[in-house]
Amino acid sequence: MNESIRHFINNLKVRNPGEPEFLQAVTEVATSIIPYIESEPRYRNSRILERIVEPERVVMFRVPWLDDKGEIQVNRGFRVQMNSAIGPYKGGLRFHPSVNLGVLKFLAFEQIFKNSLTGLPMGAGKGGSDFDPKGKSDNEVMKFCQSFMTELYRHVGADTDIPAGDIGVGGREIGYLFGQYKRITGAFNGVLTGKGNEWGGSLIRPEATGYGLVYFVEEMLRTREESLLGKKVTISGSGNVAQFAAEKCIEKGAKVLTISDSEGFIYDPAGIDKEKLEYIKDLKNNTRGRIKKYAAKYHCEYFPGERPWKIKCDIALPNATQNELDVNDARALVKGGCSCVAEGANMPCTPEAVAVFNKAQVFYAPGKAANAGGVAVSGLEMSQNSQRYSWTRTKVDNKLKEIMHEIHACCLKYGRMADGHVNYEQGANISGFVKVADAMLAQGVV
Ligand SMILES: NC(=O)C1=CN([C@@H]2O[C@H](COP(=O)(O)OP(=O)(O)OC[C@H]3O[C@@H](n4cnc5c(N)ncnc54)[C@H](OP(=O)(O)O)[C@@H]3O)[C@@H](O)[C@H]2O)C=CC1
Ligand SMILES: O=C(O)CCC(=O)C(=O)O
Repeated sequence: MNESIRHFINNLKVRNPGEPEFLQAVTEVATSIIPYIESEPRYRNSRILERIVEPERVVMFRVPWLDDKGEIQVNRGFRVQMNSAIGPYKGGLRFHPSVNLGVLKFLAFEQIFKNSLTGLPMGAGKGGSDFDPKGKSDNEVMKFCQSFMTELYRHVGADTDIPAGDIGVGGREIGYLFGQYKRITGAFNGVLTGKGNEWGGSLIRPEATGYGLVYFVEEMLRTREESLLGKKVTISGSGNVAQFAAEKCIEKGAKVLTISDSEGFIYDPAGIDKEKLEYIKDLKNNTRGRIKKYAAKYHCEYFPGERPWKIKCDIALPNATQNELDVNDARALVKGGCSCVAEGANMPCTPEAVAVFNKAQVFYAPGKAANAGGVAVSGLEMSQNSQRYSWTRTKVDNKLKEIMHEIHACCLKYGRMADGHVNYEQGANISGFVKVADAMLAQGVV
């Protein structure tokens, strides 16, 4: 680490105590950006990096609600409005007990680069609550969402800040949030994305993060004249991203061996096929059960309390949460012959794990590039809402493929190393940075 990077990170630590995920995300970006900034005095002199790590605004609020027993519950709500240089704040809402300000700042920071990479005019934000939808009735989730929006509505808007889903926030939650927004403001507009198709949503938005991830993997494989056909894939998570990543892998002729939730993973050596995937979708989206039920139904192994990275594979797709793949997992994957790791989740691989992949010259795609398809189609949902029009499934899917192709090209442009190896992390960071930094320069000291 050079002296400027060390100095920058030390300052950051002093200014952001108790926020390890935020420090981790910024350190990763700063390490590749600072040498670039040092060669571009206009960015250095205008202190773009020092500005970009400070949220433009953070809102924190009380969320009181009544549970089914009539008792009062109190949660904490947040919206981090990180950067609006290239468009209105845009990014998901996370409902999970682990949510705190540091986690949301890390996610909002990642969103700056990701949204820039999509090529669409979207700034960056992220929000959420420590509310846990797991184990709550539909009525309780609705009560919570209504209370959350009763404060959030003041801070969001179709042209200012457009939230969407993330962990714990899917179609059901977006519906309740939208209903309450409309009730308070009287406005039917594109204030949220991930809406239902009948009320302003875009076709392919639910699929977009998982599909986009697989399109990105295809782009990487193509540089080695390979395809997904016959490849063995391990996946973590069983939520929105994991389900549609699995669906696209199966469609492309790959064999999906694992899927997980926060309690453990299942290993199905025969492969998860379309019918088994439908079972998973029903289990997770409708009955909201645990993944171990899959093992009982399809007679395969279940590993309680473990993550799937010890299973031999060609491609690994971490699709659950941050820091779910550590250095030992990375070593096990490399030893097992894995040659491609692409992040469906945000920052699922620890920095030490990434170092192992880079050393072994395994393809490694950071989330800000590989999972950008979700927010990209959210951007397309905003365009359709502005036009008051709905595009066909094929049109949105083709646009998604085009965007993932372009993001891959940006990574090649800025990430090609002297030995020919592509460092996708560096490529994504620099490419995402340049557009935002130029916009900030043009807009003066704001
Ligand atoms: N939805 C989207 O469009 C996008 C999502 N992402 C990222 O993808 C990841 C998954 O999001 P999404 O699929 O939407 O979320 P979901 O809530 O739909 O699914 C999350 C999955 O991850 C598991 N999980 C959550 N927390 C943990 C944990 N601490 N340890 C182990 N497993 C965990 C959940 O298990 P359980 O049910 O047991 O909690 C569940 O299987 C997140 O990192 C998110 O930020 C990135 C881009 C866009
Ligand atoms: O669709 C969106 O606005 C946000 C998706 C998201 O939260 C993410 O990209 O991490």
